[in-house]
Amino acid sequence: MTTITTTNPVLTATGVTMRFGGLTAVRSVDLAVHPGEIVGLIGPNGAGKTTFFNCLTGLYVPTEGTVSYKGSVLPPKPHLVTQAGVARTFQNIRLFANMTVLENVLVGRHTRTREGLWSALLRGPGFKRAEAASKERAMELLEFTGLADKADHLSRNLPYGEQRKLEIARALASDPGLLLLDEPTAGMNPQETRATEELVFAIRDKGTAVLVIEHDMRFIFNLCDRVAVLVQGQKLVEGTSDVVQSDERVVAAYLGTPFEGDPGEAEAAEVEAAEAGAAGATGGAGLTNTTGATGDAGGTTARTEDEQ
Ligand SMILES: Nc1ncnc2c1ncn2[C@@H]1O[C@H](COP(=O)(O)OP(=O)(O)OP(=O)(O)O)[C@@H](O)[C@H]1O
Repeated sequence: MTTITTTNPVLTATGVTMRFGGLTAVRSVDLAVHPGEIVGLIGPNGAGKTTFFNCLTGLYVPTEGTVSYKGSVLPPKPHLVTQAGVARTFQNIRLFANMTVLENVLVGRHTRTREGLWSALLRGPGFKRAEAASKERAMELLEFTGLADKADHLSRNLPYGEQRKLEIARALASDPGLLLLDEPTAGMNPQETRATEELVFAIRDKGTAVLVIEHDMRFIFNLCDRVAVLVQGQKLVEGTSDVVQSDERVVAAYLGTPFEGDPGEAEAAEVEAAEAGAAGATGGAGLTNTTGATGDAGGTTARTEDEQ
């Protein structure tokens, strides 16, 4: 479903440049994300996608350029960016392994709780009310992401695909208006990837715009209203999935040969085969991810969890 809107953007990145010594990892990138949009950011390995995310979320202070959320320039401090309404997940899973699933989500909630240190230490009525409200919200998010029955499990005991879901639940706990996902399906099998696609649609439908980095081109082209392509730190092309897939420069720099037919067809067949219990369809204990793009451009070949 395409839901491109003409409203003011939630995110506006203008002329974002990031240099590391002599290396310009991101060069003068402009990007806007509007309410109700799912926007993809793709490009070969080392193109600058994660560096750009880090500039958006205050982990890096861009060498040049500005990043605004709903019209206000974001301070380059991650906790202030989260507080403003921008949440993210990371390429490598960053959960608190020895905390429960619920506790991990509660950690993500802390930017939305106002109770101070003394209130927390004295455990007064205000603190208890806030704690109960946070817990209720965290449980709602676990229901939403399908993890409610695992609330008391240690996060390290979750299967890989559920750990990735938990990261998303934790990011959603800060009630973001914009969610940034860095390779959310890396290492997933086709069923997990399909479930993640549904989850991202549901997040968008609940009112959170999404900007997503991914090497799985089927996932990107199924999901995104708009896709921006970074190559060597610069935005090469931006447009709908159809426009991007057929752009000769993108094909040459990243995609290899273009898709034939509907990019969802092959994936749907894989999922059906796996669900029918076809031998080998979930290969590698569910940790491999045969991505959609043809050609070998930029990490589009199979990856394993160890590589994340
Ligand atoms: N902190 C840093 N210091 C120096 N160079 C860096 C730093 N972070 C990233 N780079 C370099 O910036 C370039 C862009 O890297 P980045 O990780 O942003 O690419 P990417 O598009 O996210 O790649 P991938 O798809 O492999 O995750 C690379 O050449 C990388 O080595």
